[in-house]
Amino acid sequence: MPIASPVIVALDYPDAAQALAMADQLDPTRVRVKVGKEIFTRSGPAIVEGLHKKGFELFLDLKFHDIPNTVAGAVSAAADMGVWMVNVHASGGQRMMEAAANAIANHARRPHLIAVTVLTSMEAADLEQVGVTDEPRVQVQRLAELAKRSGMDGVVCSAQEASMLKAACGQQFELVTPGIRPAGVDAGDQRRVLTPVQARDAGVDYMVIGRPITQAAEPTTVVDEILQSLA
Ligand SMILES: O=C(O)c1cc(=O)[nH]c(=O)n1[C@@H]1O[C@H](COP(=O)(O)O)[C@@H](O)[C@H]1O
Repeated sequence: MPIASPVIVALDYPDAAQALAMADQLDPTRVRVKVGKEIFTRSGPAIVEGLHKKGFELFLDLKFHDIPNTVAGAVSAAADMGVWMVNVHASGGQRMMEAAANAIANHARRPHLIAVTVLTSMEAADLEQVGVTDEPRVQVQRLAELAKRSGMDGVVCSAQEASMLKAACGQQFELVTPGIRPAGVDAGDQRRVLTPVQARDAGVDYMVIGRPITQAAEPTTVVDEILQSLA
Protein backbone atom coordinates (compact mmCIF):
# COMPACT_ATOMS: atom_id res chain seq x y z
CA MET A 1 0.00 0.00 0.00
CA PRO A 2 1.57 3.36 -1.03
CA ILE A 3 2.47 5.64 1.87
CA ALA A 4 1.15 9.19 2.08
CA SER A 5 4.30 10.82 3.50
CA PRO A 6 6.28 13.23 1.30
CA VAL A 7 9.52 12.63 3.24
CA ILE A 8 12.38 10.65 1.69
CA VAL A 9 15.37 10.17 4.00
CA ALA A 10 18.71 10.24 2.13
CA LEU A 11 20.85 7.43 3.58
CA ASP A 12 24.22 8.92 2.67
CA TYR A 13 26.56 6.74 4.71
CA PRO A 14 29.99 5.20 4.05
CA ASP A 15 28.82 1.66 4.78
CA ALA A 16 25.76 -0.54 4.76
CA ALA A 17 25.84 -1.18 8.52
CA GLN A 18 25.34 2.52 9.29
CA ALA A 19 22.63 2.92 6.66
CA LEU A 20 20.73 -0.14 7.92
CA ALA A 21 21.12 1.02 11.55
CA MET A 22 19.55 4.35 10.59
CA ALA A 23 16.79 2.56 8.70
CA ASP A 24 16.04 0.54 11.84
CA GLN A 25 15.17 3.79 13.58
CA LEU A 26 12.77 4.80 10.78
CA ASP A 27 9.21 3.66 10.14
CA PRO A 28 8.56 2.49 6.54
CA THR A 29 4.91 3.53 6.85
CA ARG A 30 5.96 7.14 7.59
CA VAL A 31 9.00 7.79 5.36
CA ARG A 32 10.69 6.47 2.25
CA VAL A 33 14.46 6.12 1.92
CA LYS A 34 17.00 7.08 -0.73
CA VAL A 35 20.09 5.13 -1.72
CA GLY A 36 22.67 7.32 -3.43
CA LYS A 37 26.05 7.09 -5.06
CA GLU A 38 28.15 6.77 -1.90
CA ILE A 39 26.41 3.81 -0.30
CA PHE A 40 25.59 2.10 -3.61
CA THR A 41 29.21 2.31 -4.77
CA ARG A 42 30.28 0.70 -1.49
CA SER A 43 27.53 -1.86 -1.05
CA GLY A 44 25.84 -2.40 -4.41
CA PRO A 45 22.43 -4.02 -4.83
CA ALA A 46 22.73 -5.67 -1.38
CA ILE A 47 21.83 -2.40 0.34
CA VAL A 48 18.72 -2.08 -1.85
CA GLU A 49 17.73 -5.64 -0.97
CA GLY A 50 18.36 -5.03 2.74
CA LEU A 51 16.15 -1.93 2.81
CA HIS A 52 13.41 -3.63 0.78
CA LYS A 53 13.43 -6.47 3.32
CA LYS A 54 12.78 -3.90 6.03
CA GLY A 55 9.69 -2.80 4.10
CA PHE A 56 10.86 0.53 2.68
CA GLU A 57 9.90 2.05 -0.64
CA LEU A 58 13.21 3.13 -2.09
CA PHE A 59 14.46 5.90 -4.38
CA LEU A 60 17.60 4.72 -6.19
CA ASP A 61 19.40 8.01 -6.80
CA LEU A 62 22.21 7.20 -9.21
CA LYS A 63 21.47 10.12 -11.56
CA PHE A 64 22.21 8.21 -14.75
CA HIS A 65 23.78 10.41 -17.45
CA ASP A 66 25.24 8.58 -20.43
CA ILE A 67 24.42 7.61 -24.00
CA PRO A 68 20.79 6.52 -24.52
CA ASN A 69 21.56 2.80 -24.85
CA THR A 70 23.55 2.71 -21.60
CA VAL A 71 20.99 4.69 -19.61
CA ALA A 72 18.17 2.50 -20.94
CA GLY A 73 19.99 -0.57 -19.65
CA ALA A 74 20.75 1.01 -16.28
CA VAL A 75 17.16 2.13 -15.70
CA SER A 76 15.95 -1.31 -16.69
CA ALA A 77 18.33 -2.87 -14.13
CA ALA A 78 16.96 -0.51 -11.46
CA ALA A 79 13.40 -1.54 -12.31
CA ASP A 80 14.39 -5.21 -12.00
CA MET A 81 15.56 -4.45 -8.44
CA GLY A 82 12.02 -3.33 -7.62
CA VAL A 83 12.87 0.25 -6.66
CA TRP A 84 10.03 2.76 -6.25
CA MET A 85 11.85 5.66 -7.95
CA VAL A 86 14.93 6.09 -10.14
CA ASN A 87 16.50 9.17 -11.72
CA VAL A 88 18.52 10.35 -14.71
CA HIS A 89 20.02 13.74 -15.61
CA ALA A 90 17.74 15.81 -17.85
CA SER A 91 20.85 17.35 -19.41
CA GLY A 92 21.45 13.95 -21.04
CA GLY A 93 18.84 15.14 -23.51
CA GLN A 94 15.55 14.06 -25.01
CA ARG A 95 16.78 10.91 -26.78
CA MET A 96 18.44 9.69 -23.60
CA MET A 97 15.31 10.28 -21.49
CA GLU A 98 13.03 8.70 -24.10
CA ALA A 99 15.26 5.63 -24.21
CA ALA A 100 15.04 5.39 -20.40
CA ALA A 101 11.24 5.73 -20.46
CA ASN A 102 10.86 3.17 -23.24
CA ALA A 103 13.11 0.70 -21.44
CA ILE A 104 10.72 0.37 -18.51
CA ALA A 105 7.39 1.23 -20.16
CA ASN A 106 6.06 -2.31 -19.88
CA HIS A 107 7.84 -3.32 -16.70
CA ALA A 108 5.59 -5.09 -14.20
CA ARG A 109 6.87 -2.88 -11.37
CA ARG A 110 7.64 0.30 -13.27
CA PRO A 111 9.43 2.80 -11.00
CA HIS A 112 8.71 6.52 -11.03
CA LEU A 113 11.18 7.91 -13.56
CA ILE A 114 12.49 11.33 -12.60
CA ALA A 115 14.98 13.71 -14.25
CA VAL A 116 17.38 15.95 -12.35
CA THR A 117 17.20 19.55 -13.64
CA VAL A 118 19.80 21.81 -11.98
CA LEU A 119 21.44 20.37 -8.86
CA THR A 120 20.27 22.13 -5.69
CA SER A 121 23.92 22.77 -4.81
CA MET A 122 24.27 25.05 -7.84
CA GLU A 123 23.64 28.78 -8.06
CA ALA A 124 23.98 31.20 -10.98
CA ALA A 125 27.79 31.45 -10.72
CA ASP A 126 28.16 27.64 -10.87
CA LEU A 127 25.96 27.45 -13.96
CA GLU A 128 27.94 30.19 -15.65
CA GLN A 129 31.15 28.18 -15.21
CA VAL A 130 29.61 25.35 -17.21
CA GLY A 131 28.41 27.68 -19.94
CA VAL A 132 24.82 28.28 -18.83
CA THR A 133 24.26 32.01 -18.54
CA ASP A 134 20.56 31.78 -17.66
CA GLU A 135 19.44 32.02 -14.04
CA PRO A 136 18.93 28.62 -12.36
CA ARG A 137 15.12 28.91 -12.46
CA VAL A 138 15.16 29.52 -16.24
CA GLN A 139 17.37 26.49 -16.83
CA VAL A 140 15.27 24.41 -14.41
CA GLN A 141 12.07 25.21 -16.31
CA ARG A 142 13.73 24.53 -19.67
CA LEU A 143 14.92 21.09 -18.51
CA ALA A 144 11.63 20.29 -16.74
CA GLU A 145 9.65 20.98 -19.92
CA LEU A 146 12.09 18.85 -21.91
CA ALA A 147 11.77 16.08 -19.31
CA LYS A 148 8.00 16.19 -19.56
CA ARG A 149 8.10 15.99 -23.36
CA SER A 150 10.52 13.05 -23.04
CA GLY A 151 8.13 10.95 -20.94
CA MET A 152 9.49 11.55 -17.43
CA ASP A 153 7.07 11.34 -14.48
CA GLY A 154 8.63 14.40 -12.89
CA VAL A 155 11.84 16.18 -11.99
CA VAL A 156 14.28 16.82 -9.18
CA CYS A 157 14.48 20.57 -8.57
CA SER A 158 14.66 22.99 -5.66
CA ALA A 159 11.47 23.70 -3.76
CA GLN A 160 12.14 27.32 -4.75
CA GLU A 161 11.09 26.38 -8.29
CA ALA A 162 8.11 24.21 -7.33
CA SER A 163 5.21 26.63 -7.83
CA MET A 164 6.68 27.78 -11.16
CA LEU A 165 6.97 24.17 -12.37
CA LYS A 166 3.49 23.12 -11.20
CA ALA A 167 2.16 26.03 -13.30
CA ALA A 168 4.36 25.17 -16.30
CA CYS A 169 4.17 21.36 -16.28
CA GLY A 170 0.87 20.58 -14.53
CA GLN A 171 -0.17 19.27 -11.11
CA GLN A 172 0.47 15.62 -12.04
CA PHE A 173 4.12 16.22 -12.91
CA GLU A 174 5.99 15.07 -9.79
CA LEU A 175 8.40 17.42 -8.05
CA VAL A 176 11.11 15.84 -5.92
CA THR A 177 13.03 18.43 -3.90
CA PRO A 178 16.31 18.05 -2.04
CA GLY A 179 17.87 21.16 -0.47
CA ILE A 180 15.39 20.98 2.41
CA ARG A 181 16.55 22.55 5.66
CA PRO A 182 14.43 22.99 8.77
CA ALA A 183 14.76 26.57 10.09
CA GLY A 184 18.15 27.21 11.66
CA VAL A 185 19.86 24.12 10.20
CA ASP A 186 23.14 24.60 8.29
CA ALA A 187 22.71 24.56 4.50
CA GLY A 188 26.16 22.98 3.99
CA ASP A 189 26.90 22.59 0.26
CA GLN A 190 23.25 23.22 -0.70
CA ARG A 191 22.45 26.59 -2.29
CA ARG A 192 18.76 26.64 -3.30
CA VAL A 193 17.06 25.67 -0.03
CA LEU A 194 13.65 25.94 1.67
CA THR A 195 12.18 24.60 4.92
CA PRO A 196 9.83 21.57 4.86
CA VAL A 197 6.76 23.75 5.47
CA GLN A 198 7.78 26.22 2.75
CA ALA A 199 8.34 23.28 0.38
CA ARG A 200 4.92 21.82 1.13
CA ASP A 201 3.28 25.22 0.63
CA ALA A 202 5.10 25.54 -2.71
CA GLY A 203 3.44 22.29 -3.84
CA VAL A 204 6.28 19.76 -3.83
CA ASP A 205 5.33 16.08 -3.95
CA TYR A 206 8.40 14.60 -2.25
CA MET A 207 11.16 16.15 -0.15
CA VAL A 208 14.57 14.51 0.11
CA ILE A 209 16.18 15.18 3.49
CA GLY A 210 19.59 13.82 4.46
CA ARG A 211 21.99 15.44 6.92
CA PRO A 212 19.37 17.36 8.94
CA ILE A 213 18.13 13.88 9.96
CA THR A 214 21.14 11.57 9.61
CA GLN A 215 23.62 13.89 11.36
CA ALA A 216 21.24 14.86 14.15
CA ALA A 217 21.87 13.74 17.72
CA GLU A 218 18.35 12.28 17.75
CA PRO A 219 17.30 11.51 14.18
CA THR A 220 13.88 10.13 15.09
CA THR A 221 13.00 13.30 17.00
CA VAL A 222 13.86 15.36 13.90
CA VAL A 223 11.73 13.08 11.69
CA ASP A 224 8.82 13.41 14.13
CA GLU A 225 9.17 17.19 14.23
CA ILE A 226 9.28 17.44 10.43
CA LEU A 227 6.25 15.16 9.97
CA GLN A 228 4.32 17.03 12.67
CA SER A 229 5.13 20.38 11.05
CA LEU A 230 3.69 19.02 7.78
CA ALA A 231 0.57 17.43 9.30
O1 LIG B 1 18.81 13.60 -6.91
C1 LIG B 1 18.99 13.94 -5.73
O2 LIG B 1 18.51 13.28 -4.81
C2 LIG B 1 19.65 15.23 -5.46
C3 LIG B 1 19.58 16.18 -6.47
C4 LIG B 1 19.94 17.51 -6.20
O3 LIG B 1 19.80 18.39 -7.05
N1 LIG B 1 20.43 17.80 -4.98
C5 LIG B 1 20.59 16.88 -3.99
O4 LIG B 1 21.02 17.24 -2.87
N2 LIG B 1 20.26 15.56 -4.25
C6 LIG B 1 20.51 14.52 -3.21
O5 LIG B 1 19.68 14.81 -2.07
C7 LIG B 1 20.37 14.56 -0.86
C8 LIG B 1 20.39 15.82 -0.03
O6 LIG B 1 21.01 15.56 1.19
P1 LIG B 1 21.17 16.65 2.33
O7 LIG B 1 21.76 17.89 1.71
O8 LIG B 1 22.08 15.99 3.32
O9 LIG B 1 19.78 16.91 2.88
C9 LIG B 1 21.75 14.03 -1.22
O10 LIG B 1 21.71 12.62 -1.13
C10 LIG B 1 21.94 14.46 -2.67
O11 LIG B 1 22.70 13.51 -3.39
